[in-house]
Amino acid sequence: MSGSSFRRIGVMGAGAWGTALANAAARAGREVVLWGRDAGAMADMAAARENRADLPGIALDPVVSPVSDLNLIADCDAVLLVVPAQACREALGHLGSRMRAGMPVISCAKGIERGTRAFMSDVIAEALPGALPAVLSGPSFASDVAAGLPTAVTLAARDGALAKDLAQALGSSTLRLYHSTDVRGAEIGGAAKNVLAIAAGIVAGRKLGASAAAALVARGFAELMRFGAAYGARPETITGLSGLGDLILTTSGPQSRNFAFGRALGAGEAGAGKLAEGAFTASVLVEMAAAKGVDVPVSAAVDAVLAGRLGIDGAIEALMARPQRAE
Ligand SMILES: NC(=O)C1=CN([C@@H]2O[C@H](COP(=O)(O)OP(=O)(O)OC[C@H]3O[C@@H](n4cnc5c(N)ncnc54)[C@H](OP(=O)(O)O)[C@@H]3O)[C@@H](O)[C@H]2O)C=CC1
Ligand SMILES: O=C(CO)COP(=O)(O)O
Repeated sequence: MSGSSFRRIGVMGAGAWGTALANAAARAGREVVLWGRDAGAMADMAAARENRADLPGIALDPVVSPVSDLNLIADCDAVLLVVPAQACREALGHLGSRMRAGMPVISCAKGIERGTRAFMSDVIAEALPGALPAVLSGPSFASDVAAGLPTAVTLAARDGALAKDLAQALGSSTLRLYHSTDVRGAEIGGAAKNVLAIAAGIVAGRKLGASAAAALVARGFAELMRFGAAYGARPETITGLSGLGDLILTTSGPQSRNFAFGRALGAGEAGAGKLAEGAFTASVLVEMAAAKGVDVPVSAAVDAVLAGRLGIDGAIEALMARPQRAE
């Protein structure tokens, strides 16, 4: 299949990222079906030609069709899966037997499933055994992509030709996709950086200073490298867009919802109530690191704070009091 064979793209999940990717796929010349589970909200979106709740002020491209009928997704040539990580299995379950074998299903969610410790490509393989799992991940805020600002991300599939074709089908003059066969590496970066972005937000909210913020990013990246190596990621993926690239983006400021969530925690304020995937991933990532004997002190501190085992000041003290070691 060449890039142009993916004539019709289905997007499952009509939140901020799903809507932005629908517009991006339209810009790449595809027909797009944007599916959301709330029939009323999808009818409103179709009438207003805008996702007023999640991406206000951005017009839906004319070729994007907002729908609430999953049969219309099953008819597509490839599907972007853009619901929160903990909801992916359930959402795919509804697609189930309607889907044809050999359909590429591209995870755009950034997280690890709690309980099962499954990465998103494994969730796709388990929920839809006939599908071809792929991953799209990298530094890309929905509002930037939707506004057509220049963005570059990674698209990984086990079959290199498929990754290349999908990258060609979805890429445009404003969204550049690098193809890769390192599915695991691409999904690890996106999941782990969210936990580290919460830590960066806590540092900002607690006003610990720019030096602490830089140390956090560098030591956070060291633990991302260790975790990635233990779970089979290639080093060049972790140092690429979906690893270091996304870590830099989301530890830089409150445009990241994970950073904003952490900053509110650090400042002792209530959060904005938006999705912060790192809050769901922290505990399972720490469990998985422990299972492989990998040291992830920053993520462990975030998990301990979120679970109420440590206060923020206690977590900072514990990080600073760790035994001295070689860098
Ligand atoms: N926003 C961004 O900039 C980026 C986000 N991502 C990732 O994309 C994923 C989605 O994020 P985003 O779109 O921003 O989140 P939003 O909170 O904006 O939207 C999530 C959407 O998923 C829907 N949803 C939730 N649970 C289910 C379910 N069980 N079945 C069907 N639909 C469901 C919600 O529907 P409802 O409103 O009915 O609850 C909502 O439309 C996350 O993993 C995030 O990390 C990745 C890159 C960039
Ligand atoms: O993953 C993202 C950008 O690459 C979005 O980050 P947040 O979910 O923290 O806003």
